[in-house]
Amino acid sequence: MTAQELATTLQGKLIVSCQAPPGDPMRETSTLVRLALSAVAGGGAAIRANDPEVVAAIAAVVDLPVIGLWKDGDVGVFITPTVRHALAVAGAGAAVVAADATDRPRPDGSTFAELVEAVHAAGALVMADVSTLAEGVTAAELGADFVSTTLSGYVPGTPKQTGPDLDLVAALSAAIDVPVVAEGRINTPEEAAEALARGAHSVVVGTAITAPTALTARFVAGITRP
Ligand SMILES: CC(=O)N[C@H](C=O)[C@@H](O)[C@H](O)[C@H](O)COP(=O)(O)O
Repeated sequence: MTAQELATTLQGKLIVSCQAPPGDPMRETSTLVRLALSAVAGGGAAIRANDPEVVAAIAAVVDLPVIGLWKDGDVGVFITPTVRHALAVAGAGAAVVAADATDRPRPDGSTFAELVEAVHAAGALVMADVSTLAEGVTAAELGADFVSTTLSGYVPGTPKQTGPDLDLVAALSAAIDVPVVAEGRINTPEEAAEALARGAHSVVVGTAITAPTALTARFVAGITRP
């Protein structure tokens, strides 16, 4: 699928992130496949998933594009940090490889440009996960097919917010021609619609749909008196 074809497919649509953190009871491949099937049944347009094994299992049974990544570790650049990780995700059947495109050093000393080149050569597209406007502009210049606000709030120096970074969505949408994906802390359908209204091409929602542990904790906190 070309970048243009996929952009047309995803325009104004919901991408459901089916992930579970380390140690979570939901972190099991067949469980994550069930989450993806639920996302399909509910009308999702694409699935975002972590780990080549999970990507392959979802791609085998879900007739939607899979945006794959491979989280390795939890400090610095850990979302698809190297070309090796990216090619494993592409090889698992992801239509799009999502990777950290922040301006931090990658653990193998490679560049985001090298990752883009390798993924394109493997026949897949690239989603750049960024935390700032400048990173998104650079990622687009380096050939990313989509730019996502995934990492705003998770990189030192970026604003910590309880909701999505809609200002970044708007700024990126005005600055680049590459489709901008709103991702991170979209908690309600209204916030998803607002992100589209602020210029997002499509939206990714994870926790609010697919994370019962975090959602339970949110309710528990809500009824617990200080
Ligand atoms: C920062 C980071 O590691 N984000 C990850 C990226 O794949 C996922 O853990 C998020 O769940 C995903 O971005 C969707 O966001 P939210 O779950 O807030 O809707």
